[in-house]
Amino acid sequence: MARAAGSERRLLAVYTGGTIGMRSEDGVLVPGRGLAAVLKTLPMFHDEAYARACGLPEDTLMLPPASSDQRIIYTVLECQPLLDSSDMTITEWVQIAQIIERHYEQYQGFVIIHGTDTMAFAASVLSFVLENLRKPVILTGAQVPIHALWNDGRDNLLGALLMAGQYVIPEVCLFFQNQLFRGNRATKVDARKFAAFCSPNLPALATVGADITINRELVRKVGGKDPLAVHSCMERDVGLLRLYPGIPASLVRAFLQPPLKGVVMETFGSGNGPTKPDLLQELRVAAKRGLIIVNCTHCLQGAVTSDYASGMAMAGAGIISGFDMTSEAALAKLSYVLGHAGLSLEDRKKLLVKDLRGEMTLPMAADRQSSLQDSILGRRVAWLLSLGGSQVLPEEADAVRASLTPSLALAAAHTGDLEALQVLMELGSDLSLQDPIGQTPLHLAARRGHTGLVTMLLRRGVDVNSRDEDGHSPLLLAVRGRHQGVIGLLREAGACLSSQELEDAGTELCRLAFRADSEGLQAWWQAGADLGQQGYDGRSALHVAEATGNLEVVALLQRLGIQAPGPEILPDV
Ligand SMILES: NC(=O)C[C@H](N)C(=O)O
Repeated sequence: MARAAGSERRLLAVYTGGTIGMRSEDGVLVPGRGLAAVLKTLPMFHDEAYARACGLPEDTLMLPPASSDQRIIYTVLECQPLLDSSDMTITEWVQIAQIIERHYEQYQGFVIIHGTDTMAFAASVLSFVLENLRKPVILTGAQVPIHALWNDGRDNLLGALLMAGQYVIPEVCLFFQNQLFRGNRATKVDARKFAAFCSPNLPALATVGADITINRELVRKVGGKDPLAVHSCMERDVGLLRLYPGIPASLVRAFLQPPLKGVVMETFGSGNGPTKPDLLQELRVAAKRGLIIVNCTHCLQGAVTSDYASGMAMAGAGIISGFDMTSEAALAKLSYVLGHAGLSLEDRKKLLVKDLRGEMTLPMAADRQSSLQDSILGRRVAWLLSLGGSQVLPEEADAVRASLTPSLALAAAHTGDLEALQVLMELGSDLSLQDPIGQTPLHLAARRGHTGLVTMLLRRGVDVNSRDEDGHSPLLLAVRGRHQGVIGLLREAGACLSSQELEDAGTELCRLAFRADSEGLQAWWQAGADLGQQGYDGRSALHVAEATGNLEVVALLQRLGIQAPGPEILPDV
């Protein structure tokens, strides 16, 4: 029987060990060889008759048809030695990446069969080691060996093969119990249940039930034409330190000693830690020595924020926010960033606060996504309004317009839809009406950085200094969004920050200095803020920039005329 080449998808399954293939020896489970031979005896994993008719080589397996026009053919590559994943390290994960690199052109996708205990670490490391990935790499495994009558290995492996064979999801993923997670977002949460993993800060990329649902908008898009790059030089001298109440400074000091180059510090809640001066001093000394410390919350869900003084104390001690990264992802990212040759400490810190492989949600990203959807909606409703009027009684049309146009003006301002706003202006819409939290179209356009819209609204004479329920002006929102063009337009039209906004700026400026956010600081300066203003703890942006060694920021502040700070004020003992 001939095979139509176009209807085949070829996969490589790399078997590294783990419970899925384990056998019992002396009452304990140990990795077991010959997984491919086991799979060959299971009809759900191998269509023996069809494979023979096609003349497939002995080491090649073929799934029964998943759809009428497609066949998934796969080869199992068994690693030597097979390991319980508790014995896996960066070295083995880099070797897996190198196997993928060697076979990259031959196969359309890769499945990594791995133990579950360190699978989230493995997936995180692979996501950073493999750059410009255009094919799926899916890790899977099991809580119960595949030979057992009641096991999860069969469903997991079959699901991973089907996902890798049927969909182009160009990411390192983890498939477990009917869910496909982004690998560097997943974490193991149960030692026994089949639902062993979850992805606390990002929904699953795909869910398998009677139907397969792919969350397309979450799947990373591949841009450019750069070939696959494998970053084998991962730094091994990285560590993970979990804070606990009362942790002694001496223990922290002992942990942070060389040769350690980077640490993921698991802190309380939204990134908080003890504010004991001796402990902060240890962190500060280590950070000054060039040790990179990334702050991750030990909570399963949520992100590091700068809401608390105890969190800001961590930041002031030179610790970088890991936002909503899992500790596994943060450790892998540290290892990747430190492994890059020829980067300065500053460059490494900048890379760490960037989203490199979809491993973290930056505060503005969520906003951007929803604006796209809103834009389509806004346009359609505006179009309906302008046409629909002719099919209803004129009085009714006017009443409908009068009730809908204010919210449509707000929607148009939010999405930056100039055309829609133009239509609404022609319909006589009031462009100063506020939304439930008191924001006007100018607030929304300024917040989003829509210069064209801001120009249009200012020409219509809207109030440039209107305040929302929180007392925020359009200028403040433009500053927070770092929209220099909009800030310029608003200032020209006479906008200024209120005394409350100016008073609150100090702590915000310190935060920006800590994050080496020169753009953010410049935005405040452009809006007329005093960059020498002190934060809640009496320190100024320059204090913070000096303490964290953010030299670019120090230079910027000095260029803008900010004086060198006096001695740093430490919290009282
Ligand atoms: N379920 C498993 O795979 C656990 C095993 N100890 C491993 O990680 O290799």
